[in-house]
Formats: sequence, C-alpha cells, structure tokens
Amino acid sequence: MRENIEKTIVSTEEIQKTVARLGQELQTDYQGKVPIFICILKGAVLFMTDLIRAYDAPAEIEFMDVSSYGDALESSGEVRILKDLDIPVKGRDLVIVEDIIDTGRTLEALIKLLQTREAASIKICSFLNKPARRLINVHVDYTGVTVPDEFLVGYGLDYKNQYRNLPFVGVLKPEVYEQN
Ligand SMILES: O=P(O)(O)OC[C@H]1O[C@H](OP(=O)(O)OP(=O)(O)O)[C@H](O)[C@@H]1O
Ligand code: HPA
Repeated sequence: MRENIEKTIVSTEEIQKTVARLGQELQTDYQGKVPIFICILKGAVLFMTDLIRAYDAPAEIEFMDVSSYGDALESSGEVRILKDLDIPVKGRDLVIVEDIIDTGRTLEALIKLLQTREAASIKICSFLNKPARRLINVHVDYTGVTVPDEFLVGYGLDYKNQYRNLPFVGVLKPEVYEQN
C-alpha cells in the first residue's frame, strides 16, 4: 500500500497535533453545552474517533452516511443520504465532522437537511479543507489543514475504498490511476 504513495501531505505527527488543537478549540467553545458530534461516514471515521478523545467534556456521537463520489475522483454532484440520524436534533448543538471539504456539495446538502430539523446550532469541523475546488461557498468553522488541489488518500480518505487505513495523508503515484 505505502509503495503506491508519491508524497506525504499531512504526516502522522501533524495529524496528532492538529486533532489536539481542534479538540481544545471545540472544548472551549462548547463549555456548558452537550454537543452532538455527527460523523459523516465513511471518510470521517478515523478523524472522529481521534477528535472525540481530544474533547474532554460531555458530548454525544452520531453517524450519517452521505455519498457523492462513489469510486470516482470527481464529485457526481448528486448527494444521496445512505444512513440518516437515529435521533431528533431539535434544540441541539450539532458539530458536523468531515474528513474533507472539496466542492462543498456534500456539506451544502447536509446543512440544508439538518436546518429543517430545527437544531439550535450547526457548526462544521473538517480535518482537511481544499478551497481551490470549491463550487459552493460553505463556511467551515473548524479547519484542521488547508490542502492543495490534489486527490488525497489516507486517514479516512479513499481511492476505490482503499487506503483509508494509512496513518497519514498522501498523494498516489500517477501509475496507480493508470492501472485502473
Ligand atoms: O465537498 P465535496 O466535494 O462534497 O467532497 C467531500 C465529501 O466527499 C467525501 O465523501 P465520499 O462521498 O467520497 O464518501 P466516503 O466518505 O464514504 O469516502 C468526503 O468524505 C466528504 O464527505
Ligand atoms: O481528495 C480527496 N480524496 C478522497 N476523497 C475525496 N473526496 C473529496 N475529495 C477527496
């Protein structure tokens, strides 16, 4: 798996430092509240499990599965809800936990949906942010690392559902795509 990586974009050490910083920022901002961290499957799973351990205060966790990429390198533009929340969120403080914001389409669809459920607040926490690719202007409240316009894998991010378990974020060698 690692032999297919051309270069590292976010190292394991930088991941740990970034998650610790975000956990602290959230903890300060949500003092006295019990936020619900909503993990967007599958990419955000690794970030989510690290983030909630860096958040040392009462919180709840929930999961949603939304898909727009499938096996493709480009967002399809069509966002499908594959798994919805199990609980009502009216009056609750929500933190959407994402691995990456790219075009912003996934987030736009999610925010629209959650707004109809009358949450008290909706904030976005994304480990990676790729502003160069943005098609929809979404506000990201908590950003881990701003990354260049390259297709990334690792720490939850996949190519054809693989590479999510790499403990760093990197770029694949071009020949990996050419083989497919
Ligand atoms: O800003 P956008 O262009 O919408 O891209 C961001 C979304 O794309 C990825 O999900 P994907 O649909 O690939 O599903 P996955 O997390 O299960 O890999 C990622 O996890 C975000 O949810
Ligand atoms: O760079 C990326 N890599 C993997 N999945 C993604 N989904 C949006 N952007 C990316």
